[in-house]
Amino acid sequence: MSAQIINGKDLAQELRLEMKEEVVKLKDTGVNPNLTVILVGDNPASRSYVKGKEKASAQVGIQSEVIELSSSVTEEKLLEIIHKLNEDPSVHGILVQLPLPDHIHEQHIIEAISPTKDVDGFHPINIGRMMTGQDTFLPCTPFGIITMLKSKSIPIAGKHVVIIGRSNIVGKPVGQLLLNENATVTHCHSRTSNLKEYTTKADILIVAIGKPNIIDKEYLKANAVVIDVGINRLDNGSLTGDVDFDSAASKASYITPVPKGVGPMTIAMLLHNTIKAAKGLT
Ligand SMILES: NC(=O)C1=CN([C@@H]2O[C@H](COP(=O)(O)OP(=O)(O)OC[C@H]3O[C@@H](n4cnc5c(N)ncnc54)[C@H](OP(=O)(O)O)[C@@H]3O)[C@@H](O)[C@H]2O)C=CC1
Ligand SMILES: Nc1nc(=O)c2c([nH]1)NC[C@@H]1CN(c3ccc(C(=O)N[C@@H](CCC(=O)O)C(=O)O)cc3)C=[N+]21
Repeated sequence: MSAQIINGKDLAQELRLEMKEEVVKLKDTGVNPNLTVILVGDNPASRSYVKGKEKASAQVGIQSEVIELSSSVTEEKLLEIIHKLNEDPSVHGILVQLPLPDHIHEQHIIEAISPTKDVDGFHPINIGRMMTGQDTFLPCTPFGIITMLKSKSIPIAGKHVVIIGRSNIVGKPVGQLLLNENATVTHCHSRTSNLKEYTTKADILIVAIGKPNIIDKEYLKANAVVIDVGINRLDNGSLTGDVDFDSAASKASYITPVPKGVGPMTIAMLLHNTIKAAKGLT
């Protein structure tokens, strides 16, 4: 194995210690940062992420509330709850855990959250601000990825970044943020023909597909930086990424593991955005 591992768990821990001090100062000014998470239904993966968010919030002194709703809740009722939270001055950040049940329109829900409390950075106003390079809440996973690259002083400007995935929460925004950092960006997806033709030209390869271990060293240029966003739970209960770690690590210069990679950074960036919201900076 030749690659250096970028440990997101350790970096997230460092960031939480810094944020903890910031929260102490905020509390001295009478502001108690609050993150309210809405969890609809009882998807075990969602429940586990929400637990992770609660634990991390507690570590930095952010108050977190979880509103649990049955999977049969109506869209109307969910919108009503969001409107109340928008009006509540003690709530700084609102996160509705995705995915939602099929009878609820995800986009209606995302657009109902006040852009000033949208700590996921999913509201179209905040996406527009990100696209035009304005200060805003950056989507947590892309923001976490950029922070990991910067933590190792990995150059971005002028590099060719290839992203596999074009979802609204990961693939598209991470491409936009890297473009803002002056990378040359290529997006691949399920309709891309001859994927390897693109990935083997990548200086930085970001994989956000959701299929276990499908990207191995055959997809890489020598010494590429590999960021594995995938979170896949195997039948034996263990977690694995979209990248075959051992194979890719033998050829890459840097690689992120799963677990302990991008996941913990996503949560750290959520806390960062909550503090920003509590300061009233957007
Ligand atoms: N670490 C973290 O913090 C987070 C991790 N995740 C994880 O990241 C992964 C991706 O999540 P998300 O973006 O929401 O997923 P989506 O399912 O929304 O998107 C997956 C993307 O991968 C593309 N794709 C699927 N199969 C292939 C293939 N064989 N070859 C090339 N492209 C393919 C799809 O293409 P098309 O558009 O054509 O369908 C789509 O653009 C999941 O494992 C998820 O659990 C997600 C969020 C945060
Ligand atoms: N509105 C919304 N915002 C999100 O940010 C959001 C979402 N919905 N829906 C689901 C995805 C997924 N996601 C993860 C966050 C942390 C880990 C994480 O911390 N993972 C740990 C492992 C945790 C475990 O062991 O289960 C790790 O990779 O080391 C993973 C995945 C946020 N998402």
